[in-house]
Amino acid sequence: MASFFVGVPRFQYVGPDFLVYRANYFSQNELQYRCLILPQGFSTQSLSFLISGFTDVDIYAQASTFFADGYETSSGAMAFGLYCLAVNPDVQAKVRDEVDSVLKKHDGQLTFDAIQEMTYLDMALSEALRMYPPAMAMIKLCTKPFKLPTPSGGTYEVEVGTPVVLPLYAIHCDPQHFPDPKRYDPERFSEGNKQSRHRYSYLPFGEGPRMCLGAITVIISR
Ligand code: HEM
Repeated sequence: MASFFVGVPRFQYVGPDFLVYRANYFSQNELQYRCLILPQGFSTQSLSFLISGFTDVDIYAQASTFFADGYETSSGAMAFGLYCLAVNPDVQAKVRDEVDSVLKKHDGQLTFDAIQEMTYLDMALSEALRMYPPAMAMIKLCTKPFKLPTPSGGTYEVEVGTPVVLPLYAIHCDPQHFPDPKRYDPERFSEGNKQSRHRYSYLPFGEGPRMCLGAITVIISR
């Protein structure tokens, strides 16, 4: 991954300068640095332990992937979420009523607990992520031999080293899982409907050990 980002001209240009700038900045403002990235109680010693073994390239590859993975996806999700509400005024009114009544109960404070209670908002945005998943597909590399069941009842042997594309958008639009898939319908994400579907029929954040690291942040902030 690091070599990939080094190969991207823009990051190659910005990356090293950025690291030098941050390194100088942090040595003068160590306290601020620790507050930004480390939980309370971490010492400078544990900081050097954390970063030992990583090269500059490793660090800026991680920083740039956070930027690339977190920025465009979130802005796309927000844009399409708002679009869905704009063209479905009935859903928009229901979302607004829910937000108003939950905020009233929480003295107008948009806290974590208040957001947890906005279940219809969650359904409305989940449906927008179904119809317009910012990551349209994921590409994985097969690391163990696998027999993939085929629709005709046979199996297809996937060999180690084979790139495998998981077409998220196509899965989200499969009428077998989501009847009338082009229709925007937040009710698809009621607790009952969610439970009755295949676990992997809805994957806007991927699944498994490489699942989106920002998923929880996104769910809270929406
Ligand atoms: C609506 C917003 C977002 C969507 C739809 C989204 C979607 C995804 C998807 C589909 C993947 C691939 C998962 C896989 O391969 O199994 C992914 C990976 C990732 N996402 Fe997000 N993402 C979003 C926001 C964010 C944010 C805000 C951050 C950072 C704060 C972030 C950080 C990452 C990282 C670091 C990975 C790579 C994880 C790994 O390879 O181990 N994402 N995201």
